[in-house]
Amino acid sequence: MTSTTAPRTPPTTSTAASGISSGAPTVADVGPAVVLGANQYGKAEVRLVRVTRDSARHEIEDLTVTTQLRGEALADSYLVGDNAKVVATDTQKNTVYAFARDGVGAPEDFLTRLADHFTGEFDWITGGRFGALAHSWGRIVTDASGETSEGGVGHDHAFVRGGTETRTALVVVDGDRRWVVAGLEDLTVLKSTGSEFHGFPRDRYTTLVETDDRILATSVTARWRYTDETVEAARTPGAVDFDALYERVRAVLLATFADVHSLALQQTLYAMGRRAIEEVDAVAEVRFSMPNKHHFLVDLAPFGLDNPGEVFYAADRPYGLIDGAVIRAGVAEAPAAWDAVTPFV
Ligand SMILES: O=c1[nH]c(=O)c2[nH]c(=O)[nH]c2[nH]1
Repeated sequence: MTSTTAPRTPPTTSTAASGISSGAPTVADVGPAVVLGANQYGKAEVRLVRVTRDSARHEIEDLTVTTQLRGEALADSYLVGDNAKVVATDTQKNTVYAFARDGVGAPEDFLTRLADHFTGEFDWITGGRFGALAHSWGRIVTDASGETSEGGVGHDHAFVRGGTETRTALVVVDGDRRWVVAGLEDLTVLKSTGSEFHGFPRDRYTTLVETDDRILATSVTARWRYTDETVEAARTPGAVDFDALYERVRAVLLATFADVHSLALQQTLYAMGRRAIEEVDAVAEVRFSMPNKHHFLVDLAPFGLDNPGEVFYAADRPYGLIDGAVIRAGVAEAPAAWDAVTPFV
């Protein structure tokens, strides 16, 4: 695009963050001044499966890991193709696998190890975005009792992939500041009663019938940010039990969805976040995105049948989409953490 109003200036190459000119001529001799904006780079979606086989009863950990590095010194790779500071994305991938040799554990801890490594090993790497999806596997139960030779329940080394639900983890580093954001995606839940929706405004385009008994179904995407105290404590390996925190928050979200008599999905969302913050001290803030998976009662009258709330059409799309954040009063905001939740650019 060309501008008819902007003055023609000599080419400028610099970083937006520093305003420091690289000094290297890289672009045509004429044209608008251009600066490099925010940037990060790394290896996306490294598929990592680790089998722990120190007994006959194996354990399986399955992660999709993304590492992205940041630092002002990386600007020259964008500006002039100088790779002197570019820790190759291939190296980043190898590091993920190499670190898994020592064990994975809670994804937040694994990502913390990676973050510490990249920012410690390479002094020009001053931050980054380190994310993981944790895919769940359960043991296959092969007989009625489920007992195995090892005495546990389920098969020693045969697994079935869990539901579509995925645990998410993210560690964001910016110099001395650090945030840990946990979460889950695709946690699909449904209530067959205990949900109403009425009292909404009506105009000439409104056809929705008010209801005091409907199906409420959603697929929860939730992200929760841990408090600064929790993040600081987690710099000591093993000091924070992120697995236990995850299970507690997940349990609270599910119980609240089940227990709250819903007047709108918006109300349910807020109640879920509120209870998570009230019951788990380590949680500073929860953000949700919840599709309202509509279930419409089918009109069976043309077939001479009634339908007392039993036969529904589960609509695929469009769907309502209800988003919201619930924040512990008094905690500092963390835009840099949330910016990183949605992969940027
Ligand atoms: O829980 C709901 N919230 C809405 O905002 C809405 N809008 C709508 O058509 N159905 C619903 N349900």
